[in-house]
Amino acid sequence: MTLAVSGLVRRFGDTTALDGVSLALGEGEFVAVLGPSGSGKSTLLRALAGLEGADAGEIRIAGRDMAGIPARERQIGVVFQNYALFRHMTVFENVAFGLRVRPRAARPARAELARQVRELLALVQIPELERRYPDQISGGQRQRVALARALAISPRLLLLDEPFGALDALVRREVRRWLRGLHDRLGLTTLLVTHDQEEAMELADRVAVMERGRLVQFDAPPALLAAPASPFVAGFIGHATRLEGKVQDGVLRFGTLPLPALRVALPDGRATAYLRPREVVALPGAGGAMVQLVRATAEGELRLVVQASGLALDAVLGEAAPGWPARGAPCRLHVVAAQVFAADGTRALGQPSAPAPVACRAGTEGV
Ligand SMILES: Nc1ncnc2c1ncn2[C@@H]1O[C@H](COP(=O)(O)OP(=O)(O)OP(=O)(O)O)[C@@H](O)[C@H]1O
Repeated sequence: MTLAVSGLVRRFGDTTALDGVSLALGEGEFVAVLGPSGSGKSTLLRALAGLEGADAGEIRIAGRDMAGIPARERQIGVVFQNYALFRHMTVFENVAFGLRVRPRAARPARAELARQVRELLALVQIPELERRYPDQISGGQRQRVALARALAISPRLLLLDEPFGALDALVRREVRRWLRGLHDRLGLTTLLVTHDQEEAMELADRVAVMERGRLVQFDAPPALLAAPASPFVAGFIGHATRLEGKVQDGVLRFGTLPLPALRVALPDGRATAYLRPREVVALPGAGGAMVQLVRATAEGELRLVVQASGLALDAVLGEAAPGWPARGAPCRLHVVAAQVFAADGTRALGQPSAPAPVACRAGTEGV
């Protein structure tokens, strides 16, 4: 089922929650809407679901204009962060509710309803839980019940608003991979609202980045990283550090910061560079910087925070050496690449003049 939104505007008093949002989803696509708090993600999803009106713009689902079509007639499955399961109803009854709210003509008779509920519970892999109440099952299982209930109306379009918010990191990862598989298997079109970059980048075919009510970039994850459309996207995606510099004769320098100059195809003048943690490599030895913190990531890699001219920079380890890295140890920095924006917003890739040392992928053993 295709979804096409054009020029959607939603105001709340002085706040413009949606400021002319246009986007189109193809059949079977999985799209994540990513943005900071208050950027309009939930408002967009609620408008699509028919739970929120719009001041201007158009929403088309499978080519049909949704103006004036109430939520229950849109054939959209919706799952919110808090799942909103009915606590006094069993898992079976919660899912059956999804079938009972269907328009009268599509409502199944009793025996058929029970069959369909069991089929849905099997689909979300919790057939054994039908007699339990929501507070007798885990968060991940509640999430599956909410999804089964949303799928009960046989939606072709699924809208998910921070559906993994209440789950711990491990369960969250497992449930989201499973959800992506389900999306593919059922041939759904899915729009997922999240503020979790990792989630968006891992799950989605394309990511819609929102900033203050506007859709600022809509691209596949690799394109967002390789060609951010604006300084905001460059800073937001990949937790980049923002540094001011000056370009002269195609060379970007960072003033007193102990960072090597970068070659960049931009005109002379001020420029802003965005450096992701993986793009700054720390090597042992005097070089104007110092290791402030050594930490291990959940994936078992080491990450550093280095101090350079009063600035704290995220970096990766460039070399494994005895006693290195240690807190307080001197180090020198190498930059692998950086997204650089001129004052007029033109973007170019900053690259080192000397070849980059390969970032050491040493694990945490032996530290
Ligand atoms: N019912 C409402 N009344 C007034 N203002 C609202 C209402 N709903 C949303 N807003 C405002 O609209 C803006 C966008 O809100 P929205 O909930 O869509 O953001 P969001 O990106 O989903 O944020 P979060 O990640 O924090 O959930 C915010 O400034 C918010 O305060």
